[in-house]
Amino acid sequence: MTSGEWVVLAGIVIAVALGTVLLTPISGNGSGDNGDAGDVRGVSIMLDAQLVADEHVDDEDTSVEGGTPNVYGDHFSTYHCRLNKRPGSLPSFMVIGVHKGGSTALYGYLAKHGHIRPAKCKETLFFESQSRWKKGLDYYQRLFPKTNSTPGIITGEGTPGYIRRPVAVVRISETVPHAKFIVSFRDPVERFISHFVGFNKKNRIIGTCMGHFSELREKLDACVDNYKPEEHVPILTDLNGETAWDALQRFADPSMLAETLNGKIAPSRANQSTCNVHDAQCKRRYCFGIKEHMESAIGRSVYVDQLVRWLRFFPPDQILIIQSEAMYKDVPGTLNLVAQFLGLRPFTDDEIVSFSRTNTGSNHHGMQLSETCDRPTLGQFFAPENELLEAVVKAQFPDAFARWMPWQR
Ligand SMILES: Nc1ncnc2c1ncn2[C@@H]1O[C@H](COP(=O)(O)OS(=O)(=O)O)[C@@H](OP(=O)(O)O)[C@H]1O
Repeated sequence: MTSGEWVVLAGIVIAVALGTVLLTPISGNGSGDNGDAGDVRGVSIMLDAQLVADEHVDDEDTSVEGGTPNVYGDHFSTYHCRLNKRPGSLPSFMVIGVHKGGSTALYGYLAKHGHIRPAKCKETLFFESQSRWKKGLDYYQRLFPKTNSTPGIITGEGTPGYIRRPVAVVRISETVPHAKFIVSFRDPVERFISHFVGFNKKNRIIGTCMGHFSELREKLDACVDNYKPEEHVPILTDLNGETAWDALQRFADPSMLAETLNGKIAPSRANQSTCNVHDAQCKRRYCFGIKEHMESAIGRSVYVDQLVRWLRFFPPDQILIIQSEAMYKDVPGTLNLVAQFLGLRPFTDDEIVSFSRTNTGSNHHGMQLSETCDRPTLGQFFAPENELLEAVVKAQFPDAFARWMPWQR
């Protein structure tokens, strides 16, 4: 090749390279849903710079909500997510719920384990919050320490909204398909009361406990009464158009469905995508699949639909359910079970002693406030869903349920 030809060739190579740099779309967070102006590299870099300027960046975590530090000197904040300078490892585990089920305490206890490095914040909200999700995977990983260079050391987070938010399970299954998930189910009545007291104190719920309950029940009843099969459109679009009811019937493992639901759902309904108008149970499933009811103080205590949605995306072996009350009664015993599930050694005596200095996330129940709640009435309301849940976890719920460990079969 002559020197002139070399110059022409070099010019072409440079032009192609420049064009690639300027026009290559950023896969960014891999979500496929940030089709905005940030898709062109130059603009995206600008957005990143803004993003960094908006966030606190440090390697020295100054937050102290995690109580006393663990062996690494780690503190974590519950909500305040400071960023590390560099991306860390993806989480190996997540505490996914339930809201008011003791998730703060559980995450705090786990953070004391010598083989666990906590995230910058317990609740990253990454998979459930559109604005956080849009920040991308690099942002998410900067909330975690780098653990994959040290064998046996893992990290994780704890966002209790994940279990009930369909979008979260879909995104998590795409991002960390091999992670393990821990959920603590609290007696639905006690969860409701804790929710009411906490939100009432923050003026997010005004009025009495039973006043609020009646209001939510009336709205749910109206949904059930007004059910029209012809209007039964897919609600949970994240589930490819499946409703919670559809999902319940297409349980992850068909043999498990037949066995666990044990006649509670008539075979004739197997392929039914709409409810018979006389079938209150079916209509209730449908209504709890609608965001308004799913997110309400009663909806958050309805665990069966939440669990079944997760089981559509993850094998049971990746999920450990404990009962909050069982954890409160025996914290070391329960946490050792969680350690076993995560493939870690048991907690040492020193680590267990440090549990007592962990924030439990209590709202310090005002006696008067919780006394306005009528437990028998609430218990009756949650009974149908508890019964369905019993069929799935094969134990009386909440009375004789302590844990569900399908991974130990
Ligand atoms: N060890 C122990 N014993 C008894 N109760 C305990 C314990 N650890 C956590 N808790 C109770 O769990 C409730 C807070 O749950 P969460 O941390 O999941 O709340 S949140 O969803 O993060 O807001 C909150 O419940 P309420 O006090 O009823 O509001 C905590 O008191």
